Amino acid sequence: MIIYSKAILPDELVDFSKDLWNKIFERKNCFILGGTIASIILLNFINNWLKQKRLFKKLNIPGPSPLPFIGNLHNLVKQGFADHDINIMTKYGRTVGYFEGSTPVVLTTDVRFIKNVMIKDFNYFVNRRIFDSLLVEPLDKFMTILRDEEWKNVRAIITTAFTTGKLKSMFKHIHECVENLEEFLKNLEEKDGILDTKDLFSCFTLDVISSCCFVFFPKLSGFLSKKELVEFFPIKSFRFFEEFINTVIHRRKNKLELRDDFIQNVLEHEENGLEKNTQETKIEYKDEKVNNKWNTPLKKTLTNKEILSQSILFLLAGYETTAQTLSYIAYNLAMNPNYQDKLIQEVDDVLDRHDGKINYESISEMRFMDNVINETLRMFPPAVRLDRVASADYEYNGIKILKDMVWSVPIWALHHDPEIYPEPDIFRPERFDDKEKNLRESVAFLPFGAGPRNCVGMRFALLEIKTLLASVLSKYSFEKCDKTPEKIQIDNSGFARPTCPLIVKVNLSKITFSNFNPQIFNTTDLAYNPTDTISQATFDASCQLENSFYPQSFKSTMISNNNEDMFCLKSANSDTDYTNLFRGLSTFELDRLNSITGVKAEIVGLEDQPNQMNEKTYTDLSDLVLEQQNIKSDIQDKNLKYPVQVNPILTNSNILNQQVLLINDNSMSSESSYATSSGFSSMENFNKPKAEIKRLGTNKNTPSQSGVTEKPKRGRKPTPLNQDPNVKLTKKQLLMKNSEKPVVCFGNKVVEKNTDEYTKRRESNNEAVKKCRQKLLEKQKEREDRMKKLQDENKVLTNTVDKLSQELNVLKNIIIQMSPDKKLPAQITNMYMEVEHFK
Ligand code: HEM
Repeated sequence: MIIYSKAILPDELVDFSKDLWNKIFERKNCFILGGTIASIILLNFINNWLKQKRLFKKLNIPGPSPLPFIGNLHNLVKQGFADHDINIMTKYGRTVGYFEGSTPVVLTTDVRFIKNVMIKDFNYFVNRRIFDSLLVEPLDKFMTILRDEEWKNVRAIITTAFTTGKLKSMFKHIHECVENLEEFLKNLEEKDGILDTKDLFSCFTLDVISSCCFVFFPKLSGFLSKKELVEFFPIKSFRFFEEFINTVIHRRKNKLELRDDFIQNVLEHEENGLEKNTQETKIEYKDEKVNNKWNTPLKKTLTNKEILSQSILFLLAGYETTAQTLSYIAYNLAMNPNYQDKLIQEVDDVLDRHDGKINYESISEMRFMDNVINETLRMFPPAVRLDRVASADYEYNGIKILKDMVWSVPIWALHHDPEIYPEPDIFRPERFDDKEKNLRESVAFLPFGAGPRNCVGMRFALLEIKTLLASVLSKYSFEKCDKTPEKIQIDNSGFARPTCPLIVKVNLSKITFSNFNPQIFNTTDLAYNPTDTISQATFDASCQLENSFYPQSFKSTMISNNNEDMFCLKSANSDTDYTNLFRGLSTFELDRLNSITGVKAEIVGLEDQPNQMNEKTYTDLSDLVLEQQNIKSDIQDKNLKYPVQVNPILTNSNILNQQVLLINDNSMSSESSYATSSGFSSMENFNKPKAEIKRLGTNKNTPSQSGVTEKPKRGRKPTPLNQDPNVKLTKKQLLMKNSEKPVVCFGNKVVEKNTDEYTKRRESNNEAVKKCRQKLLEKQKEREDRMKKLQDENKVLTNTVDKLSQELNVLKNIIIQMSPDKKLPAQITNMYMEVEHFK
């Protein structure tokens, strides 16, 4: 064709046609090439997909069929880790294979398989899965993602910072942070004790971890949030910590400061050398196949960069996990008051044995607390999954795991497996009693992982949780409130975060409930000094009152017994004799009674002057105290047998709570005077000394509870002993019961009457009451002053408004005069109406 064209066409035309043909030919080539590549990719992709589909069959692992590109990710995204794992295990069995994109993952809840991989054959599974996004400074040196030799070195050194001795030395920092918490709790008074648990516990855990890592930084959480650094530690906060920690390391290395904390421990390790390593730091690797490269000796030191990375890691790993666990514990206790009672009882008993001291030793004795924590971690493990990567081909029971394959334990699914934990959604701490626990494999409970790569901060976290719980529960308790969610759902983050805030109410009544709960009392113990207005005993009485029965309506009478200085409230309900039920109840308890039962108890005149009702409402405890003192002098002056006195219920429970707090700040507790239900049948009995009477409760002699609605229990309330024959009397209760001499209970102490200690404690109580009274009067005065100031300001404002409105009237008239239709324009009318409305 070219020859032909040469003969008949001009040269330019021939060149042009040549070009055209070449171009067409080139493009054709491109198409062919492109098509070939696409076919190869497609074939490769189909091949891979078919391989994927066949992979788990080959390895003898059941599982769902993967989709091209995404594998089975769509299910994971749609359902979230927790539900996905439960669903997939229910459908395919205890060991399942599935694909996250093109990555094959083996999931298992087979406890034997778990034990083999994580403990016995750990050397095949040393490393975790690493995502590329984590390979930036300082994240790339986090112990969680270090591999093989490098991990082994860092772990061996870090472990030395968490030995028992080191934990004991760090305890004081934890305790310091617990004390700081008190302030936060005090602020809760304004919110009626309503607490978003995350607020409280995340501040606490951040302060603890920073304090134990590098420096005591009270309110670090507040500081960071002000500087906008807390948002899941963005890179700018890493920089902040980098500079900060580097300074700390420099100061420590140059001996400019010394402190019992993590950084100090790591640096000391460096100085002391490896010979001081404890048994705990030794990690043994037996298998030669994967072990030879590890025979080099351990490194002695960590670089500054490594220390920095671990410090930041600790903040991340120890902050949210622990705070979240504490939130769930508070939630579980609020929802299960019977278990909370049991725990409070344990805390009180143990602290009693340790002179009220919260320390490493006393906390280690709180075994039921361990159960509560474990059961919470079972129900809500902060890490929903953990994983390992196989470093060589591995086989267990006919199941094959290939080198580099991800092997994972769905912790949430494991902890909610009904075959291992029947009724898994129910909070039942007894599951962790030795008897039940020994029936399970240890790896059936994995909140902190297992084996040599388990959570290095586990003991630290548990110590922190226990210290906080012991401290809070020795004074307060958690309660359910309107905002407490009935059921908890977790989000899809993989960290078991609740979808709604865990809000509970903190019972701020700081009066400590003594375990004094004897079956039998001496009447002399009922002697109740009126100056000890709110006493331990009366509080106990109201607790018991809640525990037993309530009259649907009653009037109670307060009498004073001349000889005994005894105050008593008597029910005026003629059908049932509640005479002794209200003995020793202060107005505080009556107020509580009112809030619980809706029954407004009154204290009215006595039989001999039945109509003399002199009702009065107190808003301040100090008024009541003074009033009662007057009664006492009245009794003495007039030698009245039954003085007429009226002490109706205090109306402002908030004020009362504050007052109760004040009293207890002075460690006030008073003699025990107990309400009784069946010991006395008539008033005359009050004069009988040492009559044996039964405690208020639900024993056989107690009137029936019919017609009484069960009220939610309060934290500090005891389980009535005579309701449960299995409950053993505590040491103190036995002491009280068996004592031949009259004894009284001051808070947690049993003291013999008329001894020096008795006199001293009574005096200190009275002193405390006086102080409290003084403080209350001061507060009252402050309130009055503030009120007066407000009233004055109000007056000035009213005058100004009056003046302005007069001026406005004048203006209005002028405008009307000036307007052609002698009317106010609509705009001004509106303005005028607004001002009138404001007036
Ligand atoms: C309730 C609190 C905590 C929970 C539930 C928790 C849970 C876990 C879990 C499940 C693992 C993975 C274990 C495995 O793969 O076998 C882990 C690892 C780790 N945790 Fe914790 N943790 C908590 C508190 C802490 C604290 C307070 C610290 C630091 C002070 C910490 C530091 C670490 C570190 C460094 C690792 C990686 C260990 C390694 O790779 O060798 N954790 N944690």
